[in-house]
Amino acid sequence: MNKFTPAKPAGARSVDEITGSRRLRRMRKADWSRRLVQENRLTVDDLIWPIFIIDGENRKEMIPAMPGVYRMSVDLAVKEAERAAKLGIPALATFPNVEMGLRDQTGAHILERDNIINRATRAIKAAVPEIGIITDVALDPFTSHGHDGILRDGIIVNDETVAQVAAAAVLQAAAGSDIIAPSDMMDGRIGAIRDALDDNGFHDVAIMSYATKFASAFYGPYREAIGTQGLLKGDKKTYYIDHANSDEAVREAEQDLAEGADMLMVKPGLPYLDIIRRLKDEFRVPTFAYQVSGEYSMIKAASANGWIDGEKAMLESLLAFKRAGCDGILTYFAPEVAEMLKG
Ligand SMILES: NCC(=O)CCC(=O)O
Ligand SMILES: [Mg+2]
Repeated sequence: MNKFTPAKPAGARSVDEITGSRRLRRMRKADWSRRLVQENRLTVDDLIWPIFIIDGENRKEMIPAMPGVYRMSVDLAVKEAERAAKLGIPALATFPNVEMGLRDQTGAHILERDNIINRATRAIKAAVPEIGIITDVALDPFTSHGHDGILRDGIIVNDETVAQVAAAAVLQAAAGSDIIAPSDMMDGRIGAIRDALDDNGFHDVAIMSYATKFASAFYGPYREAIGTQGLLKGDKKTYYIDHANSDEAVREAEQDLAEGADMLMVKPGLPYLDIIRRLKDEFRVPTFAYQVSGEYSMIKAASANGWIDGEKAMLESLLAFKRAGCDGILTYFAPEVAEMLKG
């Protein structure tokens, strides 16, 4: 068979003529040159590790939808906090799986001084004072219906929820929380939390707003982790942002900053890199992404099936957040990636 020789019409330009000799591959030619021009880097300082807390002692439960992630009793969470601090992870974010008997229509248990979240904060702060603690004040782990607000006649009532969330934030600060991170998306909660913290002398407790939390299918495994998946009826579209919207996300972030948020968060993460970039460009404040449970589990599942290289996909996804403008990432991969970065 004759080899096919593509026709080169007379007068065709050479590649150097086409590119003007600007060859971008020049700096990609070797590992050393790629390292030299690398624009963004992931470090352990970028990581926030979300952990799940349960009652009891020496208890560790698998979460089937999140391979490698566990619910832990407070004593084991303290050990994990020690490990995280040794790895250099700056902060933990704690989420409770509250006993069913303690959940009710209004999520009143969030107002118990000694609920599991506050006990975990106290224990971790006592043992590992050098690690930052971020607590969520949303009601969903505490309500019998799994919604983030107080439910009356089929409506999530905004203002009553805000008052309860602000009161809970004060208890969390009193327990030692460094950053209050409300994830409920009620209107006015940032300002109400800031006022409540200041009125109680917690001027140094910061607020990381889940400013743009989208109504998303990617939270599925988390709902198994905190035990709300069987409880939740309907959806959260009356308070989370429609995932079709981007200008609305900017307005939410602007509002939360005006109310006193110190930091912004975008959630979920990877499908929302455009939002991260918009917020960073627009406001230039510390901006975080939450790489949520579904994002974690997709990488783990595809990797377990041999369809992708899990480690590489993990690192690529985390670096993508940095490129998009994030100052840090809440990720269930935190200890795994910290070990890798250290090694
Ligand atoms: N308030 C915290 C979350 O909703 C986390 C969601 C997830 O990881 O899917
Ligand atoms: Mg808002």
